[in-house]
Formats: sequence, structure tokens, C-alpha cells
Amino acid sequence: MHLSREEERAHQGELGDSLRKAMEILVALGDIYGADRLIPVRSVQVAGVSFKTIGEAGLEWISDLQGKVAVPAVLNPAGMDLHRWREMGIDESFAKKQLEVVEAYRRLGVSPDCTCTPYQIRPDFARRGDHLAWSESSAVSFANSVIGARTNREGGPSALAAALVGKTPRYGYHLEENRVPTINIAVDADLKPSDYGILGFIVGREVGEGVPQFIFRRRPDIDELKALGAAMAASGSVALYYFEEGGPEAPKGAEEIEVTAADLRAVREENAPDEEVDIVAIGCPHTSERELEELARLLEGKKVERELWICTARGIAERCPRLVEKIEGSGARVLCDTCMVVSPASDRYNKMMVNSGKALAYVPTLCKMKAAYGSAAECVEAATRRG
Ligand SMILES: C[C@@](O)(CCOP(=O)(O)O)CC(=O)O
Ligand code: SF4
Repeated sequence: MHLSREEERAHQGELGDSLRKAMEILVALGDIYGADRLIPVRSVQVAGVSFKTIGEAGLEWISDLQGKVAVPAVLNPAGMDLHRWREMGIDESFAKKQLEVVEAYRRLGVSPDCTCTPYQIRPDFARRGDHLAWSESSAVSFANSVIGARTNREGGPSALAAALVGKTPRYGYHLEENRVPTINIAVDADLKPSDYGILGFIVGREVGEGVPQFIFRRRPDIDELKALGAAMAASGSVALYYFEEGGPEAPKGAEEIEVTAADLRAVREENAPDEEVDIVAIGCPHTSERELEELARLLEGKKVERELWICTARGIAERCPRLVEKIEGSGARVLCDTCMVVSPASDRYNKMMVNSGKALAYVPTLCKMKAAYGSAAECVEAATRRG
């Protein structure tokens, strides 16, 4: 990979040890994937924040770095609400480590808005055509597919390296030739909002790393696209999809798969909730303001009978305090900075009901719990049902 004089100096350690470490990661990745050079990124989203996932070794690696990020950078969810962790049942020792992780990132200049939906609070972070270095797979999918920006799925260390250098190696989804659809998905069903998570769950399994081009009966809205992309990135590893006319054409003869209403129904039935559900969690990816409005409406006049977590970005919760108050009036909790998948607080439950195709894929594997699926209304129903 070609390096400019300045990049070469950083790589040689002439600009300090941290930039040398960061450049080593970027150069190694660039060499492996055949990048010709580094390109500037507009923003970085750094995964590897929850102490549950990075542990002591991760904390040490981050703490040893010096300097400041060169471009705006934001964190992925942590293992707890940074203010209300006690309410989540998080123990002191975990909390101490988690706060150290966030502080170590903050010292480097990474914003501690721990969220997988930075686009919901910082629209300036990513615009059409921008190159980015984002990590969390649903954020990557949203950036590539809905915003029209360009990012690979970065690991925690490579994202942090990109933030310190302000650049990323040019390969993968930064290149036009890798952004061509590989498979058509004909959706033969009138989709309800809660069908998009299931659809993504099915399609991700089928297409793996492909680039699906959806043919829909109507254009999905932003929250539906967020749910669709998140699920495909979890049940498969889809980082880019197309969903409307005007995307590049799939090559003639590209494979086509059809998803029918019966397929959606089968997955719903397989994952229907039962009396074993002891926690309900919404907000994977983090809820939007509009989703909080819907939840406030659904919870009006009700009391929760089992734990109901609603995970969102602190920036969203702070923007709508009245909605948060209404929701919490029911006994539900609006948790910020964290999520049901990366928090160890989920561990004490047995079966989690979610309205997310992504969480449906990850809860059994990453949290070792059973999972059930339903719409937001069905989740509220399950959380507020007596007995
Ligand atoms: C669970 C997930 O959404 C986020 C976990 O990432 P981490 O704990 O920030 O490394 C993984 C992903 O899909 O990127
Ligand atoms: S809420 Fe879902 S999408 Fe967001 S970090 Fe957690 S698992 Fe990933």
C-alpha cells in the first residue's frame, strides 16, 4: 500500500507510539485486503466498548494509547447505563471497569454517546458519498444502504486506529466495484412494520455476505430499514443492500429468491412468546424518537408485570423527556448507553422477548438465553400481562 510522507513518518513512529500502533493496524489491513492507499474518513464509530465483550485485555489496550482522535468519533453501546447501572443489577466491580473503559476512550477524544445509531443523533456524522470507518454491524449496514455512505465493518481496534489517523485503507465497500448487488430478493407479501426484522433474519441466513437488492411493494420507512439491515447483518453478514429503484442494477441473471408471507409467518410461529418469557427488551438497534412515541402510546394506562427495557441513545432520551417519563410511569425502563445484547444484566433472565430480528439472532448465541419475537405492541402486551 502506498503511504504519503506524513503517513510513512507516523508508521515509523516519528509522530509517537500511539500513531505508530494505529498505522500498523491500518497498514496490515490494507496489505491483507489489497488497498492501494489510505483515504480520509468523515467519522468513526468504535465498537468494543462493553467490558463484557472486551474484558481486561481490551481495557489495557485502550488505556495504553495516547493522543487525540483526528476526526469525530463515537462509541458503541457499553455494558450498562452509565448513570443507572445499579437499577440494572450490575455489580460494582463490573461498573468500575466499564466506567474505566469509557473514560479511556473519552481521554482519546471519542465521544461517550454510546450508541449503535449515531445517525439518529448526529446527522453530520455521515452523508451520502462520505467514507467512514464504523464498526457496529447494523450501523454499518444503515450507513452503506440508507445513507449512501461507504464503510467496511471495522473491528474495534481498526476503528480506533482510523479515528486516531483520520483515515482508513481503501478496499471493500469503499470501492464502487464491490457495491454491486449480487442477488435479487422479491418480497411477495404486504409487510407490517414488525415484518422487517423477520425478513432480515430470513434473508441474512440465505445470502450470507451478499449484497441483496430488494423489490418491495412499498418503500419502507427509516425504522423499518434500520430493523431490516440490522437483522441481515446478524443472521448473515450483509453490510450493504439496496431497496429502491435507482440503485445499481443487479447483473443480468443474478440469482433471485422469493420471500412470501408464509415464510414470514413460519419464523414468527417458531419464535412466538410463551409463559417462559421473563424479560422483554426493545431497542435493537437503539430506538428512534418515533419508536419511543409509539411505546409511550402503547404503554399508556398500563403497568408492567415483568421487566421491560427500552434501549436508546442518551441523545434521543434527552431530546424527549416527556416521552421517557410517560414510558417509565408504567414501570418500564428507558436505558441509555447500553443494550440487551452487550450488557451482562441480561444474564439473570431465562427467556427474552424482542421485537428485533437482530436480537432474535444474537440473544441465544451472545447471551445464551432463549429468545421470542413479536411486534412492539405484542412485546408491550407480554410485558404488561398479569400472571
Ligand atoms: C452485538 C453487536 O451489535 C455489538 C457488540 O459489539 P461490541 O461489544 O461493541 O464489540 C455486534 C455487531 O453486530 O456489531
Ligand atoms: S442494540 Fe442491537 S444493534 Fe445495537 S449494539 Fe446492541 S445488539 Fe447491536
